[in-house]
Amino acid sequence: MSDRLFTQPQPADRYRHQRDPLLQLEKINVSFDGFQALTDLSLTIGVGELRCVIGPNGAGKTTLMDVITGKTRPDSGRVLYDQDTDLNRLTPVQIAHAGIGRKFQKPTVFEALTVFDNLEIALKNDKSVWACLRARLDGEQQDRIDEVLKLLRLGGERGRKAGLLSHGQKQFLEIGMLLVQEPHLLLLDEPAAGMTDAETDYTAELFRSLAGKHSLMVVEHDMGFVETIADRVTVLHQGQVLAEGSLREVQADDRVIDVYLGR
Ligand SMILES: Nc1ncnc2c1ncn2[C@@H]1O[C@H](COP(=O)(O)OP(=O)(O)OP(=O)(O)O)[C@@H](O)[C@H]1O
Repeated sequence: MSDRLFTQPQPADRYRHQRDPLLQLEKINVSFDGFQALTDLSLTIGVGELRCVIGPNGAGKTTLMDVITGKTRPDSGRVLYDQDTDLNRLTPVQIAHAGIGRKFQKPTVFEALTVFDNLEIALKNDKSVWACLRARLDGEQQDRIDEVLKLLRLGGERGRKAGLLSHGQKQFLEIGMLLVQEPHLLLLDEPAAGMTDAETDYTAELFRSLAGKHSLMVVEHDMGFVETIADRVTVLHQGQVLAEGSLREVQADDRVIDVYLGR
């Protein structure tokens, strides 16, 4: 196993198996006023892996992301990042600075600012909005924003107010706001929700190209989308891992069929 994984991103390989872990959740328990939302949940995401997490409503998918980002503290269990960083000891801001970026289902961009300004603020995320806009970008930062604009097909929209973008373009912009920060792990909650078919196809292509360079955890209900992107799928049910494997494997699992068909 390598010492520090971040210096050794693995090449994209659609059929790779999980190798070195980037994120390890060990026996996580979370309860809300006596209601057990996660129970002994263990999950490992490998470096460069693209993992999809599926499960019926209330299965614990959002709570899982909340635990990883420090929004919710588990009652017990460990969350290890890059093998030796205990995320339970870090604040949400420290976790973000450690390279974990999260995109919520609903796009949250600064609507009154331009696409470029949104990316600029995200890139200098440790200052206030106005301090960010006053501080000058260096050449490297400028290049990074240009690269992300191109990748997300927003080059023609750079000077446009973000509020005037389509829903799908806002989703892309928010993904861009994560990418300019060069995260190691991206947590994406239903990224294709509300997108057109063409935008969904491009999102799938984009995620495939990001895997390998970044690790991705994608929570998604759209099975067609999951089928296009996933290496491995984790099925959550009632706060526990019900099954894990390729989409084909988990779809053939009787326990998964029971949960989805409500038998
Ligand atoms: N702050 C909270 N207080 C009380 N119960 C909560 C809280 N957050 C989540 N829960 C409960 O924990 C369970 C898991 O919720 P969670 O939102 O993680 O599920 P989910 O898989 O993301 O569902 P969905 O697909 O509907 O978004 C649900 O039964 C939910 O009602």
